[in-house]
Amino acid sequence: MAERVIPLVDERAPTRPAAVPSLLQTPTGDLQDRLGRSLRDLRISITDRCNFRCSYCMPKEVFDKNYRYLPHGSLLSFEEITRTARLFVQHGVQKIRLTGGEPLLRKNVETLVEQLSALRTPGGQPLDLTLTTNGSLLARKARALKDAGLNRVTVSLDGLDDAVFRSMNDVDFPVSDVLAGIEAAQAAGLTNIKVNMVVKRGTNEDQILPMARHFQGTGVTLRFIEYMDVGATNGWRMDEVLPSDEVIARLRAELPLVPLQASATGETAVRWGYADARGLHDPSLGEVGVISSVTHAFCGDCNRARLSTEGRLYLCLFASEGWDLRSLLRSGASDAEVAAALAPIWQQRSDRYSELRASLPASNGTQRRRIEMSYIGG
Ligand SMILES: Nc1nc2c(ncn2[C@@H]2O[C@H](COP(=O)(O)OP(=O)(O)OP(=O)(O)O)[C@@H](O)[C@H]2O)c(=O)[nH]1
Ligand SMILES: C[S@@+](CC[C@H](N)C(=O)[O-])C[C@H]1O[C@@H](n2cnc3c(N)ncnc32)[C@H](O)[C@@H]1O
Ligand code: SF4
Ligand code: SF4
Repeated sequence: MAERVIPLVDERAPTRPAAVPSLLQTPTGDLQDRLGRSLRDLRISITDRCNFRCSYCMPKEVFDKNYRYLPHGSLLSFEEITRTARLFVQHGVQKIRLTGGEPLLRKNVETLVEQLSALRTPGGQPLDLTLTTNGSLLARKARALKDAGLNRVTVSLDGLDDAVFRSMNDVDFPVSDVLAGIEAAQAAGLTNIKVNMVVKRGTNEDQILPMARHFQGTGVTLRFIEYMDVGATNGWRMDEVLPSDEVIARLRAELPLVPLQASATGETAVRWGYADARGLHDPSLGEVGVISSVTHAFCGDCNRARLSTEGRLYLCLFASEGWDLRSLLRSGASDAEVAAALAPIWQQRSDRYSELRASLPASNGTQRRRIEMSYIGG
């Protein structure tokens, strides 16, 4: 039976602060870590379960019927998630993404969306509330999610060819159902829809151009993600990474693209716009993006914190240790105490794994504990 990698609580993390430290007197709003990066984005994994078995994330051989998922009681409740999110918002978070595992598998997920959509920044602004999904349940749920207050959605889709897609999700799920989910999201009025495609050399690289052509001019932004060495189960190899520069070169050989400015600090994707005959970006044709965590790390302005399904706080996708917020939440600590405990965690942060990857010793599975993406949230 595969053993779940459960990180230990970082011993520096208080389960309950002995006294509310002076940080409470620090105005909330803009926390900076040791590299001067603000806290803006909270990604919340709401389930470690999934109905797909993408080989780069939850390979079938490991995530089989004997795999021990988290028991229900260890998951943060919707109230705990919303409370934690509210305190993060007080500390500067402006964007919340629900993820997993497959977030639409969590029962009554729209109730959580409703609770989170009621949160406001200290300046009174609504949050950028979004969700990443494999799309399998989206056709059924898009309307309820929109009605609950979801702003936008990102759908993962690794190819248009049915055989390629079925083999990548490894549960024989048809591409037509995911496309129907995307259409349902558009019809429900979700805006700024994005499609994320993980590119694996030798597996779905022939899907790059068909995917680009399919989504060009539809209002859906397609992003190509480099296959990452996240977790310990996907058997990652550098020779299966197709560098984003190559993706862009292949696209530009067929479709006119011009570079676009970043639209926000800390953005993961580098943006390219489809050009018109004059070589200028034609907004009606839309854009594509590349997320190059392996070949062009973007840790420099990384503003993302991650809350795992059972309430551990991670400061990097590749962190090996998390902070046990659930115990703190369940200890009877007041909001002020929890908020005061969060601040120094972010302020002490110096993670920048992707930037350091090249200089780290090659992973042989023993040097570094690695957390699975389905647990920490993608
Ligand atoms: N290395 C690394 N990869 C990340 C990070 N955040 C996201 N990714 C990768 O980028 C993919 C896309 O993430 P998204 O959540 O769609 O990106 P985003 O920029 O937060 O989303 P938008 O706000 O919609 O642009 C993820 O599935 C990961 O593979 C990060 O902090 N570090
Ligand atoms: C872990 S999934 C969770 C949400 C949902 N199940 C989905 O697939 O959209 C979030 C994102 O992580 C990406 N991902 C998972 N493993 C990855 C890897 N090894 N390298 C790059 N991206 C990965 C997926 O493609 C997906 O877009
Ligand atoms: S990438 Fe998403 S859909 Fe694929 S196995 Fe991971 S959690 Fe499931
Ligand atoms: S590797 Fe860590 S620090 Fe770098 S961008 Fe990703 S989450 Fe942020």
